[in-house]
Amino acid sequence: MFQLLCCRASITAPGRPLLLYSRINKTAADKWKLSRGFKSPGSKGYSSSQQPGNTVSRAWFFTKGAVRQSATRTSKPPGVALRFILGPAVLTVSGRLFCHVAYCEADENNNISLEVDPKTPVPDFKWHILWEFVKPQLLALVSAVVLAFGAAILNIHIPLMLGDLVNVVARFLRDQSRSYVQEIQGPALKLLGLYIFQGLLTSGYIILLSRVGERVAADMRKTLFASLLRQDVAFFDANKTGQLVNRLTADIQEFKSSFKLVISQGLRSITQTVGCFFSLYVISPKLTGLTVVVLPCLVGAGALIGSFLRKLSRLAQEQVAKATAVADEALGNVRTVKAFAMEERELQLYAYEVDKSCEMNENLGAGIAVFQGLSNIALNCIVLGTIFAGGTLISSNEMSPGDLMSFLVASQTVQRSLASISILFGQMVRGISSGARVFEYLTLKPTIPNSGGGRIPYHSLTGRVDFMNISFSYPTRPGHQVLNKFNLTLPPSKTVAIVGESGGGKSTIASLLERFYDPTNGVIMLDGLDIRTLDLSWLRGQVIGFINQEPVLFGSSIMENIRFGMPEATDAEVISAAKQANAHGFITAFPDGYNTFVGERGVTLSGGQKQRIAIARALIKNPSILVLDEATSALDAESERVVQEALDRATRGRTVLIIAHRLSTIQAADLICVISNGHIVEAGTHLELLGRGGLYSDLIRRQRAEEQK
Ligand SMILES: Nc1ncnc2c1ncn2[C@@H]1O[C@H](COP(=O)(O)OP(=O)(O)OP(=O)(O)O)[C@@H](O)[C@H]1O
Repeated sequence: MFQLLCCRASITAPGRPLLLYSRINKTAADKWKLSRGFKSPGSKGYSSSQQPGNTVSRAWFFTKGAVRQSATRTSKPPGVALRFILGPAVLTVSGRLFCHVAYCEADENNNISLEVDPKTPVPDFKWHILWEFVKPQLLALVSAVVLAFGAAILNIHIPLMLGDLVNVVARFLRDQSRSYVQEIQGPALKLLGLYIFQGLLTSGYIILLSRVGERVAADMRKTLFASLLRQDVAFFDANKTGQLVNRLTADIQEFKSSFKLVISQGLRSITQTVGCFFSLYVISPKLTGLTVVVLPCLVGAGALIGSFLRKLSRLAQEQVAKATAVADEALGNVRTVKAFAMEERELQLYAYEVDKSCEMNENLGAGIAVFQGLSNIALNCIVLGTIFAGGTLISSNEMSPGDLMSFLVASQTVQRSLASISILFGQMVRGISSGARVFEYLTLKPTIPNSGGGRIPYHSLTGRVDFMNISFSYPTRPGHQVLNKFNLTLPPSKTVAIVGESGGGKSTIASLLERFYDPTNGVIMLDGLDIRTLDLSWLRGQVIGFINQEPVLFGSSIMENIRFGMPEATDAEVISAAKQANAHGFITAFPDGYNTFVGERGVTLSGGQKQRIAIARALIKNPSILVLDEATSALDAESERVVQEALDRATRGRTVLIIAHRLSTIQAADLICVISNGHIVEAGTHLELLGRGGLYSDLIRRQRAEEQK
């Protein structure tokens, strides 16, 4: 771990959400931002970094406002150290992820230290990965670039040809002996042809580029989604789903827009700026000299105001996203909101965020209006100034009226191109940082590979499982040992139940058997084979059936949900599994039968119905081993009875591991093991354990007492 120590930063609102803003002083990168929390006016502070080899040695930190609700403040008596834990916050430099922040702490002198997790790599923009996505689209991309370049070159000719046209008109006014139409038609038709050709080239490159952009983005989305699905469960413990989804959507969208814009506009703007400047110089070196002085100042001022407005716009967008997140959370958990009668509070929260976003957008609108007004004045003044100076040159015969026309149009083209280059630069930085965030997960290798190379035994399995000397800590909590030299054998076709205190590690045992995690020490054997050597898709897909306390169904039909256990199953197999799971009766009672839509996460079904569909889903693959993680503990007595009946049928002839909370459901198990402090302290049948009068009898006594309360 390295630390960034920020000195003399003061916290203006202790106890309220905290946001650190910082700006690097006199260094290449210009901004740091701790992107977490809300903003409110705060104070400034000076800081220095103590990371060895850090390229940044000095930074300004601005503390603003307050720590999100998810951040925990562990102590804050007055005058004593304040400690804010920000969780997985990130520090970004110039919009790019710099590092992940483990926590942030402030002492009584308001010195703040950020602890940065060095294990989380700072993503880099990897050009070779981009190349892999661009390669299949290379022909279209090169064609688009050629067309865009052609369109830009034609654009440079337009001012000159307009000038020719004006000169023809001026000549006609001086000498009307020839027909006007004869005089004008040649240059006019040439210009019309140029307009049409340029229009065709422009449409062509936009079509090609948008095809390239869309295909690159679609490939990235598919590859990123595949990469995320490949990651092990520990990865999802450490990363928030929302952030992952954001990379799939917003980051790829941002990258795609930047990619298209930078290639099309960038190329066009640079070509046009250079070409038109050359034309300006050829037309009138004197007027060009004047333009060279005035134009960059105006474009510079415009870029400055533009960047301020973009910042305002980004903040306003973030605020809209915050308001959306409040609504999203409330609507997603609408049952809980209603159950606690919190509609009014949610409405207030939403209204607060919406009002803030409204205010910000109003400010942004006013800023844009002022900016547009000022730019109109400036642009018109440039035109006026050019005509004034050009008129003087015309009167002294140094320039023709057509040249003045060409000059005006070419200088406007230069203005537009310069302005778009300044916007493009910001867009490029944003695109690169979005791309880097996407690429970070594309190359991530899971510690437990999903498939590839693992063995699939030829012989049919007996279903014997041995946990041998297992020690385990969760990767996100390495200091907390959940299992400690744990040993257990699940004999073939027998039912073993594990009981113990809440948090004792019962579900962890099931997770290890499913290989959601690998033990820190020890080995799990299936029929004498180390499960780490077996093909994981085969192990999870065909050998182990898993039913847990809160079955999660997908928002599709009952048929599809059961078939999730074995995608190639026929309708008859689905129905047979449903019958075994005691589910056929209630399913056929629905008007749409097996085609009944279960709603998001199965909300339209009762707990017992969901559980029976989950049992059918597990049974359809005919697993040798069945893991039941408190499968009936969330049900009422009647539902429990039907589900238990289904389970009794389902467990026949299989090796079964039951993780039990309610001890009444496991009395018939062949073996009951009591787990405490990460290993088994008692094992035997129900009667044997009762006779021993140890921990199991204690648990039974306590549970009975609780039930009688
Ligand atoms: N994904 C995780 N990351 C970090 N720690 C975890 C994770 N899941 C569980 N734990 C911790 O591991 C310990 C064992 O949890 P486990 O869920 O195995 O207990 P349990 O015996 O099944 O509890 P219960 O009966 O309450 O379900 C607990 O201290 C828990 O906080």
